[in-house]
Amino acid sequence: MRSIILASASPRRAELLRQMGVEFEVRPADIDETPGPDEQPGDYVLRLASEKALAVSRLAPEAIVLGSDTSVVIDQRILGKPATADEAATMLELLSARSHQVMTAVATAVEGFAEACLVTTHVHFRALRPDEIAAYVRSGDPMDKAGSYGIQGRGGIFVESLQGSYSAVVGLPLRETADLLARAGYPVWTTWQPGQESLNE
Ligand SMILES: Cc1cn([C@H]2C[C@H](O)[C@@H](COP(=O)(O)OP(=O)(O)OP(=O)(O)O)O2)c(=O)[nH]c1=O
Repeated sequence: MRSIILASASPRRAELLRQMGVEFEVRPADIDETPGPDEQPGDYVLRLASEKALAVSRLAPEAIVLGSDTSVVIDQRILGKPATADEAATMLELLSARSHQVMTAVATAVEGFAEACLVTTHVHFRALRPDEIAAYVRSGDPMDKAGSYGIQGRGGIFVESLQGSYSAVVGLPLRETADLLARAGYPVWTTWQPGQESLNE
């Protein structure tokens, strides 16, 4: 079978891929993440996931390369990772007591050809107190995360409800990633070994 490369610097994505029992190598992709003028949020994350996968596929055409991108979307506005603590606080104020979408795209690239899929999850935040926002921003957690929160960490206490894929919110939708890998000729379950280490062990 082909080898797997994760084109991502995100430790969450590596952890989720490890959870699936996949053996892989990490090679982050460095691409321009500027949205195009009038680019729709779904199109934007799909394009970025494919570009990340294709950038690394160029250097390793034989491998199956996985790329992914996550954005938080509210009122059709794309919220990426905050550049400053002030920006993180502003994003969290915007998300307070409202619903937003988390859009995650995942792509596989093999021999320079990419296939991608989009997963949209609806998340509702309870009202956030100003002192909570300040403390959360001070913790540093929001800084490397789309929308300035991480559901898998302290940010989980803000989430009232979620409809869709939890793993997609964290950064890599497990079900869709397994489907794409199978389509690329890597059905993950066929690689599982008794006693093989996985996250829950
Ligand atoms: C909403 C949300 C996002 N995130 C993270 C997932 C992604 O790592 C990050 C979104 O930024 P991305 O630009 O999608 O990814 P990245 O820059 O971290 O990594 P790479 O481009 O190399 O793959 O936000 C969480 O960890 N938890 C959450 O609840």
